[in-house]
Amino acid sequence: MVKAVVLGAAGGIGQPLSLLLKLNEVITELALYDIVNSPGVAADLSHINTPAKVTGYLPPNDGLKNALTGAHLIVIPAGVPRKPGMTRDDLFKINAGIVRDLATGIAQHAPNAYVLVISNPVNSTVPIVVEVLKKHGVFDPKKVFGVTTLDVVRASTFTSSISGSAPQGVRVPVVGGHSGVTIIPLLSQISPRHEFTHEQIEALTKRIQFGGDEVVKAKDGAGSATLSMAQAGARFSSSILNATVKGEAGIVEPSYVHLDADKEGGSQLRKTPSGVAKINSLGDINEYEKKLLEAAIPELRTNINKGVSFIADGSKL
Ligand SMILES: NC(=O)C1=CN([C@@H]2O[C@H](COP(=O)(O)OP(=O)(O)OC[C@H]3O[C@@H](n4cnc5c(N)ncnc54)[C@H](O)[C@@H]3O)[C@@H](O)[C@H]2O)C=CC1
Ligand SMILES: O=C([O-])CC(=O)C(=O)O
Repeated sequence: MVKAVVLGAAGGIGQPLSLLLKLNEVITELALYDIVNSPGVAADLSHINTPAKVTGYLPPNDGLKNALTGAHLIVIPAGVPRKPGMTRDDLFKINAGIVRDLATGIAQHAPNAYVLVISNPVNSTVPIVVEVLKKHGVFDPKKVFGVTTLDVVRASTFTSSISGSAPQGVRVPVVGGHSGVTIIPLLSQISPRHEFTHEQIEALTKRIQFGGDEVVKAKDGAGSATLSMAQAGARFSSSILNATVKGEAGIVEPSYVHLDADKEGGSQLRKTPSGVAKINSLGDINEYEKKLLEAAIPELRTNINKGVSFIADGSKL
């Protein structure tokens, strides 16, 4: 039995993500939870002829508990998205409480699950999940992930749009967090190797760091990236399942994790059945990338402290 759970399953990300998870044949049970519409989404997906049995839950009648119980993997896209003019940090006011409450449910009903956090601001919502799990004595740093895969996906697409290479074949490590300057593309490590001018590197770096803004602007008040995020979330989920269920070795995915996941530190992950097996080092980064790192650290620290303080300063648990 492999149970996957989507919290926020009726939303712009939640629905296509649930569809893509329903197509993943490793999953045998798919539980969809939201404060609205999740039974309808579940009924719809349940007609697709893949193995996963799909169930939908709303808050009444222990909905969250029933959705979470027995979970192997939990993905969280619950919460409000940005509108033009907002930063991801502006979402903290609403989403911090939502993520805290869902994390509390996870601590109580699925303490051994892999937890994948999509809700923004990721730089702060991941620390919120970590602190809630710690308070309940069930935190395993190898099992909590901030999903930054959309940055990796964008990096491949934007790189190939300049070089003309096939986007599926381009791998770009993107490390750090998930907002603006905390997103650090390591373009010197693109595989296969690409030669770019400094101007191209600067432009590409900016585009990857602020890719989310392009979608927010184009959607013009109707939200942020949903379909590309669903694909990215399903890809990361699939990597976790391939490592932890199928036992595939050597899977490497960038993600935003607690450094205790591997005491040696670094930032690209290598996953095994226990979750994070090793955090790879940043490798040979150049002067430009060192500057990006320097710019990212203070903002990341502020974002992390904000999440940690939110739980420490007496949010109800
Ligand atoms: N990590 C990343 O790369 C990305 C993150 N995001 C973030 O993902 C989040 C969701 O975005 P969208 O799906 O576009 O928003 P949306 O508004 O379309 O969907 C959010 C869903 O969450 C549900 N929800 C609200 N409170 C809930 C609760 N307490 N429990 C369960 N469900 C709850 C809503 O009913 C809604 O169905 C936003 O915070 C957005 O910023 C968006 C794109 C990329
Ligand atoms: O930009 C946003 O608010 C949504 C997001 O995280 C992204 O698209 O990378």
